[in-house]
Amino acid sequence: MIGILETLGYVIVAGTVAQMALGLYGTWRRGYLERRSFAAEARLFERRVELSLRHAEAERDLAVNSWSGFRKLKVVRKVREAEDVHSLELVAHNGRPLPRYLPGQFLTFQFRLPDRSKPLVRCYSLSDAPSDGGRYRISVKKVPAPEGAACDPGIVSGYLNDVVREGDILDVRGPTGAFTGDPASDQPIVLIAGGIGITPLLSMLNAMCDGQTEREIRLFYGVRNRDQHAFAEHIAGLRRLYPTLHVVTCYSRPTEACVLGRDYDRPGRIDLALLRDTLPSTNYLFYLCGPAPMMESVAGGLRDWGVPSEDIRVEAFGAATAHRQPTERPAAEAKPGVEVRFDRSGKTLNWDGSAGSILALAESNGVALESGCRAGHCGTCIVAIKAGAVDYVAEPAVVPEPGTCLACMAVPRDRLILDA
Ligand SMILES: NC(=O)C1=CN([C@@H]2O[C@H](COP(=O)(O)OP(=O)(O)OC[C@H]3O[C@@H](n4cnc5c(N)ncnc54)[C@H](OP(=O)(O)O)[C@@H]3O)[C@@H](O)[C@H]2O)C=CC1
Repeated sequence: MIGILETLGYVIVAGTVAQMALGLYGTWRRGYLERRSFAAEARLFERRVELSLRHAEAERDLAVNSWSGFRKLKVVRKVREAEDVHSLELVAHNGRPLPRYLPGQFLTFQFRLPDRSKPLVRCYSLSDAPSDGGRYRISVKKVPAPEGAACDPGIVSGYLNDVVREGDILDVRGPTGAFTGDPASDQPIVLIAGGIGITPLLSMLNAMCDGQTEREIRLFYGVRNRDQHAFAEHIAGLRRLYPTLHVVTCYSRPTEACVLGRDYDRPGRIDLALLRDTLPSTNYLFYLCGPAPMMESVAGGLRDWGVPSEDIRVEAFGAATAHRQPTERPAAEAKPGVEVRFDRSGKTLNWDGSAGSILALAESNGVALESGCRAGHCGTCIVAIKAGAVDYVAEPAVVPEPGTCLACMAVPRDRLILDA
């Protein structure tokens, strides 16, 4: 009997001790988890503050140290990234530091080519994260000029890919552009790139990864096939390093050499169905850069899906994209049948909406206007307005002074007289 009572006593004591131990463990574990989540939150907060500070520093640096007009930058490195795509790394020819820029911004170049009477102006996105060393990188795809094109696209991209070498000097305006994001935001972000449109998005991606971001980033990257898949290894490396980065690569024209699951994730183009399949919700900031039809259809689809327009940011490059930005008001909405007088040329033309912009109207009627990027970025086509007013088919990155307009993006609001 005593034996049974003794055993029972041991069992009760053991049970109490075990309960106390469990209780203590529970308290310790709760404290541990709280400390861990507090530490994680503190780390996240620190990173956000750091990213925010870097951004503010870059803005200050740009405001103080950027330059007006063209400055001489030297090509110090030229790297092949894919078929017909080369990256050029640039430093100041005089060895002085270059200001930091905001990821997503672009540079404006002026080229004096031997067989051209006039300089050609082009904009190219910076394709890497800003670095303290003040080295800039652009990545350019050689684009063939469409037949009968009035504006020579392809000439400069061909020149940069085929002719320019390390050691050459280029004329460059300071970084600019509003296709940038808030680096301290923790709102999940979707980057949608078509072909060489990856460049500004890669700059953002690299900057976020440099900042050790824990933000959810989803990159959708559409190219034709492995030969055109620029930065494939670099992005694969980031994908391995950053668990919050999710990448979906689409090949629209895979060749036999392309392996699904190794080189790419999906056959076909990026479309809304893919985005809806992949994204758990619409609660993202969307950044798009690529061929105009892609931006048009994807941005339109996103809006139909319920994404607010202010959460969809697009970057337009060149004549093909500038006039078809998805957020723009169609040019045809500006009243057709308006008279436009190019005063110095002595020509009065009728704008019926088909030309697309004042620059296009001028060019198709033999009025010589200076032009550059044709996307409202570089300011080369600024013309003084003598009478009348204009509207813009999309908000230009360069804001022209009152009394002037950017001919590449402007349409007449009413009867217009230009000093051109
Ligand atoms: N020259 C440069 O360095 C720069 C150029 N750009 C601009 O970027 C654009 C991209 O050029 P590039 O690399 O030649 O592009 P590509 O013609 O190679 O197209 C890239 C991918 O986008 C797909 N695509 C085309 N249309 C659609 C659509 N409607 N919806 C979904 N996907 C689509 C293509 O599919 P498919 O094979 O079926 O056509 C392809 O898979 C150009 O318009 C250019 O103006 C931007 C920055 C710099």
